[in-house]
Amino acid sequence: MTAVESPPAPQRDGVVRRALRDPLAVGCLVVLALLIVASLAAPLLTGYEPDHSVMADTLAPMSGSHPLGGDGVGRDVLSRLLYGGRTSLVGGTLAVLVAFAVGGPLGLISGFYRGWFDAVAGWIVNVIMAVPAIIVMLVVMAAVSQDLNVAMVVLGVIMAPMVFRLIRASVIAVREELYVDAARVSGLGDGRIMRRHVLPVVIAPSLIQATQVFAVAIGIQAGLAFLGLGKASQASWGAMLGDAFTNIYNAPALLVWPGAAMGLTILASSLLGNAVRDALGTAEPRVVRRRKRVERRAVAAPVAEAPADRLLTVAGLRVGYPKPGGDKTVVDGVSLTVARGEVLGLVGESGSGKSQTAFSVLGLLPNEAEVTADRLVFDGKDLLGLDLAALNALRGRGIGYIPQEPMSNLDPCFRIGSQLVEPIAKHLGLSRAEARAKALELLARVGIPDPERVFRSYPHQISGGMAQRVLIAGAVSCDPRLLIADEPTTALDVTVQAEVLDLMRSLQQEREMGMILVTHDFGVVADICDRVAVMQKGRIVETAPARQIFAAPEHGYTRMLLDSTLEGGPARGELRASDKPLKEVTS
Ligand SMILES: Nc1ncnc2c1ncn2[C@@H]1O[C@H](COP(=O)(O)OP(=O)(O)OP(=O)(O)O)[C@@H](O)[C@H]1O
Repeated sequence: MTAVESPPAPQRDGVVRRALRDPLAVGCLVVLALLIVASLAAPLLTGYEPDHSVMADTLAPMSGSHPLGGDGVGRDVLSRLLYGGRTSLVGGTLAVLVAFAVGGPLGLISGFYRGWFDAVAGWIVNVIMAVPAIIVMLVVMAAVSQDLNVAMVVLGVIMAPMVFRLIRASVIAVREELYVDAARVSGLGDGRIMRRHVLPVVIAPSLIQATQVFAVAIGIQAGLAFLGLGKASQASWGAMLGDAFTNIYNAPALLVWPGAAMGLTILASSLLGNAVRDALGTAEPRVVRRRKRVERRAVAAPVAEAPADRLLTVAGLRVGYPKPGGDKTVVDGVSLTVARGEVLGLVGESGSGKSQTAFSVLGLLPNEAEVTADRLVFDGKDLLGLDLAALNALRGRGIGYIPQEPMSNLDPCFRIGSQLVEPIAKHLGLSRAEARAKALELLARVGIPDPERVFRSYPHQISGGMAQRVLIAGAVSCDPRLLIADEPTTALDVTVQAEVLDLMRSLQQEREMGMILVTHDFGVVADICDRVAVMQKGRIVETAPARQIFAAPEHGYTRMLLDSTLEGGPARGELRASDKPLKEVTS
């Protein structure tokens, strides 16, 4: 077993501290802080009201009483600059808040749930984006209110689609990650998954977007004021620019102050956003990987009595995907059973429908999947009749899941310990301290030599074999009655594979769990399975005890699979679609 490397400084700690180590970020913060303080302290820094006009001070030069001079109608330039800062900063902030208040939740819900909500939200967003923003704002200012802040609220609504699209895209990306599926399988609800796995990914791009919206808002507000819109009493940098242009030949310096203030504000906020994003360590939303997701639509037949030791009954399971040229059926009438304490191997070549079958039981198929079954009964419960909350509860406690790729199933942003503790505390109703003790106990049980250290580690700090042990610990943490393992050793190197299989077998026996082991490896079947169901092209072609499968396979396809994988067998021949069953055997 590979030892755990000594954890380097955890990456998620001290985002603020890391941002503060960046001189550019510090510079931007200082500039923004100075601008904010100066505009707030305007009454202390100047004795003039921003719209107080004295004819004698028209285009007055810089002096002790007017440090930046007077403007074209005799108002104090410093006073207008300071009070104008308030208008710009408040306006920019308003636009950002409104854009995120409208676009943020819509983007989150649309990206996470898709479906009709996504379609309707997408349509509304397209309509808003088709409307010419500047015309709307001019109309609002002419017909509704001359207040620049009202214009900024309207601008926020107009910019909400940008926020919507960004957040929706980020959520869709992370929603497809395996660790989100893993969190779902561990029984966590949508709220927790959203808070824990989705929001952290959305924050970094949102920060950049916020600074962009802020900058655009300040620019547009200045443009409106420059055109003479806005209340006469409302000092603003845009109005100062307008006045400066009127007097550009007599007093060109008047352009410098509002121009510099606007430029500095926009530059500092944009650069600060970049610095914070870099400190968060996520320049882009994390990698997008398509993956099967939860949803089911099914019509269930009445549940009939099953033998007392029967843990799982699947009958007539069909999974199809709508395609332009007609539905693609990937699971076609699969029936299987698992008894308590029994290990059923689900074997077949790649693409035969093994994972789709397993995910149907877990309720982890994409929204577009069309799933029907005559029966899907787990421990006396009709899975097809369960709502999402009941399914979540069942997935945590009743059915555990061990995935194929351990690393992708752990959220890189969280320590191993916290990823184990949360489902344990939730499902077993334990305090965090009790859940922690249980998680450490489990880490020791799955053969991790230094549980405390792994508990504190991030996924990138442990090896693949260790990550798979962690996931096995997670899968059995709430004492499930059924364990579904989808090619649990495929991503591991050969030496670790045997250890992980041994571990799974001993845990299965110790806890008398039923198990479905999805694999294409007959070596794994021989090691661990009691019974085997062989799948070909979405159908089960043979089900028999493992010994019988090896000693006397009845189906031509099973023999071909065995020939192609067993040592000393003949060279692998091509698998033909037309291979007819010699005899179909069902359990
Ligand atoms: N979202 C989807 N849309 C359309 N077809 C899909 C989708 N997901 C899976 N399939 C198809 O379903 C079939 C069965 O896939 P499945 O993953 O169950 O195979 P498998 O036997 O587990 O293979 P492997 O061992 O490679 O994982 C494949 O042909 C696959 O292309």
